[in-house]
Amino acid sequence: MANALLTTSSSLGVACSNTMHLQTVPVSAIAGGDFVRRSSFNSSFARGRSYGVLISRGRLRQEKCELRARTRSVRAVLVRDPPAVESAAGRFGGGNGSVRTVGRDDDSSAGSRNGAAVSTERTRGNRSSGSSSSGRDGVEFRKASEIMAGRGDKGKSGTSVREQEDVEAEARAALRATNVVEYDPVRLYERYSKQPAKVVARTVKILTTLGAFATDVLIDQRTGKLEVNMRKRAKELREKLTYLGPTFVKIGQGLSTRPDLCPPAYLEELAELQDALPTFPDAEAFACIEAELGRPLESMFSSITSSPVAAASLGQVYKATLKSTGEVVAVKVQRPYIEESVALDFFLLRGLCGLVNKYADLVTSDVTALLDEFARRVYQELNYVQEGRNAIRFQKLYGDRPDVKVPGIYWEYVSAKVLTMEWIEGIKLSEQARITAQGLDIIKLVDIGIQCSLRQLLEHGYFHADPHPGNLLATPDGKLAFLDFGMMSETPQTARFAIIGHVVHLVNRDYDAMARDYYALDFLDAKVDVSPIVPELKNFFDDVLEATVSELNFKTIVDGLGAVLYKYPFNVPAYYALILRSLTVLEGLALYTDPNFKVLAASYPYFAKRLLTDKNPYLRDALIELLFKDGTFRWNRLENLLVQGRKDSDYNSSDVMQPVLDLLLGPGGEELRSLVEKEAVRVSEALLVGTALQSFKSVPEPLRAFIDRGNVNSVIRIKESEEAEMLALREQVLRIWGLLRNSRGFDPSVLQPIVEVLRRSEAQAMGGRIAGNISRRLAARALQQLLKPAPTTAPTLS
Ligand SMILES: Nc1ncnc2c1ncn2[C@@H]1O[C@H](COP(=O)(O)OP(=O)(O)OP(=O)(O)O)[C@@H](O)[C@H]1O
Repeated sequence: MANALLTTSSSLGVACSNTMHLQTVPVSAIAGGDFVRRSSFNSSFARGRSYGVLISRGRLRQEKCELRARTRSVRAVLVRDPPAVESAAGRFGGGNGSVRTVGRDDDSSAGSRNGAAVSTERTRGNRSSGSSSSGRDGVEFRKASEIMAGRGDKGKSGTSVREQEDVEAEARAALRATNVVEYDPVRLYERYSKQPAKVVARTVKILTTLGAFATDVLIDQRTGKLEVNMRKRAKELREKLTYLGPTFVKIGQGLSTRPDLCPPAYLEELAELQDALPTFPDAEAFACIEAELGRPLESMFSSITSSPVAAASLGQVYKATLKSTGEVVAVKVQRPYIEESVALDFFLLRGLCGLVNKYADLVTSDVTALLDEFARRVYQELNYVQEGRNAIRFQKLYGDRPDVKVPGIYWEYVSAKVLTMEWIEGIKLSEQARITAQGLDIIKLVDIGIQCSLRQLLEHGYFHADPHPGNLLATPDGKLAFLDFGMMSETPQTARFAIIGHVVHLVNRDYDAMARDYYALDFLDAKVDVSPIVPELKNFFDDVLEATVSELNFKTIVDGLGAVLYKYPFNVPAYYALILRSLTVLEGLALYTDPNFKVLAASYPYFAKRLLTDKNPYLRDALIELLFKDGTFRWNRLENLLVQGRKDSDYNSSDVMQPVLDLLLGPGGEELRSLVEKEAVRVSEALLVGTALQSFKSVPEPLRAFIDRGNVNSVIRIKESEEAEMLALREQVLRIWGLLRNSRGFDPSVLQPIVEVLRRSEAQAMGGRIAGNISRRLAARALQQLLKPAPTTAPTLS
C-alpha cells in the first residue's frame, strides 16, 4: 500500500529537521501504512540544492526543506502529527538530573513507527556485551557470545546477517539525517547579505561583549593589575564566550588547550567550556528526540534522566535505559537552532578574517582558510550520524587495543540531531584527584592516550581532533575511553612518514636531514633553499638538546622550530596544529601529576619502532641514512633505536631491520652491500682482535711473558687508541646483539641476508688488518655462529 504512494525514485529519502514531524524514507523502510499519507513533492533546484514544499492530505503544510543535491529525488514522505513539546515535557518533566522511569508504552505500533522493521538497534565496535531479549519493535536481540562468535549466519556475500542488519540500521539513521547542511561560505554570503538587520545586531552584540572584556584587560594593564585580576578576567572571558553561544564556546575550547597562547588561569577557566555549559530546556530536547526518531520517548527508553548529565557546546547528554534491552545509553541531543547560530557567526568572522588577510601584514597565514577549515569541522560536528560513523571507524582502527574503550553506537536511535551511544562509566581525565582516589594511575592513562594518539596520527592517519580532557574518561578498570567523535581529522600518508623521520632526525641531531624534511612535510616550497636553515637549527637545538632529547618538552621544540622557520616563507598545514594540540593536551594532563613528564620521551619508543620496522621506502631510506653516516655504520644510533624501540608495546624484534635487510639482497642494494661489507670487516676485526686482546689480558701476568715478550700488540700490531676503539666497538656490537637476542620474537635467521652478502663473489675487496678473504670468511663464520639456534642467554664472543 505504501508503495502506491511513492513519488520519484531514489535510494535515499529526506527528513526535514526544522519540521521535525516530517520524514521521508525509502520504500523498503515503510511498513506502517497508516501514517504514510498522500504527498507530493515539488522541488526547485538552486545552486546544487533543492527547496521543496511539502503538501500533505488537504492540510497545507509548507515546510522549506533544504536538501542536498544528491537527495533531490524523494520516494515517499511520511507525515506525522507534530509531537507536542508540552506533552513530552509533561511526561518527563524538568528536573534535577534524577532518573524518571517511563511506564510501559501501550502503543503497540511504537516499534515500527518509523516504518522500519527494526532488527538491529546498535552497532557496537567491540560488542562485548548485550542481552538477549525480544524487543517490542520486533527486535530480536542476540546474546553477546553469539555475536562474538559471528555464528554461522553468514549471507551469500560473506557478510554476517548481523553486519547486514547494522548496515541497514545505519542506513536508516542516515535517512533521518539527509537534511544536514554543509559549510558553504558562498551560500552564507548569499543568505546574510540579504539580512543586514540580523548581521548588524549580531555584530553589535559581539563587539560590545568582547569590547567590554578587552577594555577591562586594557585598564588592568594600565593600572598594573594584570596579574592580580587574571583569574577574574579569565572567568569574565569564559562567561562572555558562553553568552555569545556555540561558535565562541568552540573558539574558547580551542584556546583552553593552547598553553602557548593563554596563561594558566585562562586555560583552567576556559576548560570549563568543555562540558559545563548552560543547558537548554529538557522539554525541547525530548521533543527533538521524538521528532528526529519518529517515536514517542517511552517507546524507546524505560528511563531517562529528567535533566542532562552534561551540557556541551553543541548538545546536551542524557543518561537513559533502552526499553528493548535494558542497556544503559548516553543520548546526545543537539541544541535547537544551532546551525542558524553558527552560520551567522562564521559569516561575520569570515568578513573579519578577510580584513586581517588584507591589512595585517604581520599575520603571514591565510586566516580565512584557517577559519573555513574550522567552520567546516564545526558543521561536520552538527551531523550526529557522521559522528556515529566516526566512532565506529575509530573503534575498528584502535578499539582492539586492550586499554582503549570506544562507545558503541545504537543506530536505531540516531539521527542528525540525536546520537545514542553506549554509556561509559568513568571519570574525566581532568578530575585527577578522583582518578587517584580510585587507585588509578594518571600517568599510565596519559601514556595510553599518547600511544593511541601516535597510532592515530602516524599509523592510520585518522585521528580524534578534539581530545580535550572532557572527552577522555578513565574507566574503573583502568582503560582510557574516548568520547565525542564529532571532530576527526586525517594526516596524509606522506606527512605521516615525514613526521616520523623528522622526529628521529631531531633526536639524532641530524640537522641537514631535518632541514630537508621541511620539503616532505610540506612546510616549504621545493624552490626554497634550506641550507641556511641548517646552522640555525644547529644553533637552537645544540643548546636545548644539551642534556638528553627526552628531557625536552614538546612546547620547547615547537617554539624552537617556530622561531627558526619564522624567517622563511613556510606554511603549516592545518592538521599539524591539530596533531600538536592533541599531544600538548596529553602532556599538559600529565604535567599536573608529574612535572617532569615529557611527551617526547614517552613517544620516542614508537618512533624508533616504526623506523626500525616499517617497510615504507621513505622510512627505510631514513633509517639507512641514519645508520650509515659518511660511509661508516653508527652503532650507537642502532643501539639507541633498539633500546627505545623495544619499549614500545607492539615491538617485535623479528621485524627489526627487515626493511634494510630486504634491500640488502635486492637489485637496488649495491651501495648498501658495499657499506655492509666494509662494516663487516670492521666488526669482525673488532670481535676477533678485541677477543684476542681481552684473552691476552685475562692471561695471568707471569704467563704473559711467554706471548711475544708480554706485548700482544706486537702480535696483532695495533695502536693503543685503535685498541680502545676496537674494544668499544666490540662491546657495543655484543650489547646490540644481546638486545636483539633477548627481545621477544627474535629469530636470528632474519640476519641471513648479511651472511649472503659476505659470501657473494663480489665481496672481494675487503681491506683491513686481516687479509680480505680471510676477513670475509671469518665475518661470515662469526655470523653463522651467532645465527645458530638461540641459547637461553646472549652469547659472548669472547
Ligand atoms: N557515551 C557516553 N558515556 C558517558 N558520558 C558521556 C558519553 N558521551 C558523552 N558523555 C558526557 O557528555 C559530555 C559531552 O559530550 P560530547 O563531548 O560528546 O558533546 P559535544 O557537544 O560534542 O561536546 P564538545 O563541546 O566537546 O564538542 C561528555 O564530556 C561526557 O561527560
